[in-house]
Amino acid sequence: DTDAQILMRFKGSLSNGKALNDWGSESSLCSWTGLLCRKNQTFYGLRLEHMEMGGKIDIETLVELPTLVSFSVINNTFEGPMPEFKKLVSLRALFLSNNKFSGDIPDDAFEGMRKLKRVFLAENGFTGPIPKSLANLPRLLDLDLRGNGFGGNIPDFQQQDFRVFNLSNNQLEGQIPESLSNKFPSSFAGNEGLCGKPLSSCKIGGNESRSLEPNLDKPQGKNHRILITVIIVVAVVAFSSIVALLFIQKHRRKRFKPRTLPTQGNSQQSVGFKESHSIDMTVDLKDGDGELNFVREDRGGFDLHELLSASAAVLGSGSFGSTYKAMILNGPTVVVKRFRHMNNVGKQEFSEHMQRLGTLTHPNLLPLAAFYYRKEDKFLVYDFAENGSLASHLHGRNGSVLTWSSRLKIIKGVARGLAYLYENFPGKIVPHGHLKSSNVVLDHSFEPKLNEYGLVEVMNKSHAQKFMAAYKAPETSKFGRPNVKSDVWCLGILILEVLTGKFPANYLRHGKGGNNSDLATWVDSVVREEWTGEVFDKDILGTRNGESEMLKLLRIGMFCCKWSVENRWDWNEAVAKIEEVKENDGEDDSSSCYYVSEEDFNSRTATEDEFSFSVTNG
Ligand SMILES: Nc1ncnc2c1ncn2[C@@H]1O[C@H](COP(=O)(O)OP(=O)(O)OP(=O)(O)O)[C@@H](O)[C@H]1O
Repeated sequence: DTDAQILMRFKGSLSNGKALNDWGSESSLCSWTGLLCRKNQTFYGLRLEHMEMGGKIDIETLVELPTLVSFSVINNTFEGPMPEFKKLVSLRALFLSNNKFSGDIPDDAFEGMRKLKRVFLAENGFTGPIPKSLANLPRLLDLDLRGNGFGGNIPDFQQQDFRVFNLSNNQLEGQIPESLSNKFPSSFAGNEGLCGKPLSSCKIGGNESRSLEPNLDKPQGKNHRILITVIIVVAVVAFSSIVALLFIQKHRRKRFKPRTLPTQGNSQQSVGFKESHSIDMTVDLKDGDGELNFVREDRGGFDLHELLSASAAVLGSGSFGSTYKAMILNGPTVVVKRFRHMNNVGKQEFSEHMQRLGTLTHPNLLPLAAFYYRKEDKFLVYDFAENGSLASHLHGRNGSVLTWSSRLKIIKGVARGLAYLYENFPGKIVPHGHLKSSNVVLDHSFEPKLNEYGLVEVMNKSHAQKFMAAYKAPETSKFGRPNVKSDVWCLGILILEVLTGKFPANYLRHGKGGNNSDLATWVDSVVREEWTGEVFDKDILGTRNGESEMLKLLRIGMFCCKWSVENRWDWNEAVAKIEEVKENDGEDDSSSCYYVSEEDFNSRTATEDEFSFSVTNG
């Protein structure tokens, strides 16, 4: 039989298979509902999820599909004992969660499934011990048995290094095996009889000893004392090893230590990684909208399941939601940014907008790879940038120092990326809309990439007004909306931030009756009243032969931050001037500092002609 005939036979044993009505209508299997195909159109899996389907899972028929490696019937109404999946020896992923399967699973149920990596049996009615054959699967990475009635002791999973692991809400008991003591306590929650690391220690002696391994005899008298001594010695050794391990880990991960940026309004922005188990997103797949939509051809190779169960680290929580770094097994490392404030936009409009963003390609734009849409919850998937954000380098305490030359390279890249956006979105008021240092990320060679561009249109207006960078330009408080030069304002603030090392949010305007200040006003006042040297970040201040070019860039920043929109430069003027800035002024002067005459620095009111100011050596 052909694969098509075999699949039709398989369908015949299902009840309520209405969702599969299109099976058999098309000659290409890959267009049938629920069939997973590779790029070369070879069939590799069945994903029959949320279809209110039941009946028999006919394993004898599935055996005839040699290319089947992934099988999912998540969220259906299948019941009875677990079918004999071990006959599908090539299976790599098995998803049976959220059904009504029940009964004990034989100990050898997974025997011989040497390729099996992912087992999801959560939220069923399985009982009895966890089958020992699971612990013998050499490649098992994900195991989710939560929400069943599994009982007895947990087998020793010595061969596995789990990525997803969850045994919560069962009836397991006894000591947690040492091999699992490094898991999160939440993986074992809701099993009253369990004890040992990472839960509370097991009580010994008296009636409490029931929480130890049940077959551990209770010795009396002398034997008892010997046993207690042995346990204490083992515990002390184990404790010291764990402390030593933690100490080593702490030092190895020093650079991933969470950091906190200065506050912006009431919100804290964190930089650096916090450890996490998997992406904490409650994606309700019942909607049928559970598709990950790729927006460019050169990205892909993973699906929503793989993304959500990838091992993940929280990068931070911005004004729109959390951002995760996700390391997909046998796939790329990506960044998932969740947006909670795009409720007013319909699916069609949203998809079209994302497809449009997906066509943008420039070395200084972070490519959008995919999006996920549900009415009240959306997320975007971007490439991961190895060197984190510009903000973390400027303000984090990770000890990194950006030289003048790398800062200039970054500003030039930002300007080019912004120019590309202005050119490709000619009708848009603010082509970027959220340009700020945490939205400039740096790749492996510190090439800057703009992030979170082109999102103003799909954002709720009230949220945009409150949080998006373009709305912080002065014209917004006057006219209630940004102007075509508002992105230039953001570019100017970014330039001043890069040169001064100061965090702009600490210099925010406070509107009516407030102190009416911003970073540009501060720079202006320092330059006017004091001494230019004070304005630059101390890490670049002494740069040999760079000061006059640094001053040039400072001046450009000030022109981009003109309060009056008429006096503010256009994006193309700003970009052209930035391109002219050199790393080095070419003069071989050994002095480490330059002073600029005060009148050169009337920049808030200066005209463009005054741009070529003189630099006098101290
Ligand atoms: N693609 C990426 N590669 C590496 N780091 C990233 C990437 N995207 C975001 N980050 C970093 O993750 C952290 C959290 O980002 P997030 O976008 O949630 O917050 P934010 O940029 O501070 O605020 P906002 O939500 O207003 O944009 C920031 O330090 C950001 O620079």
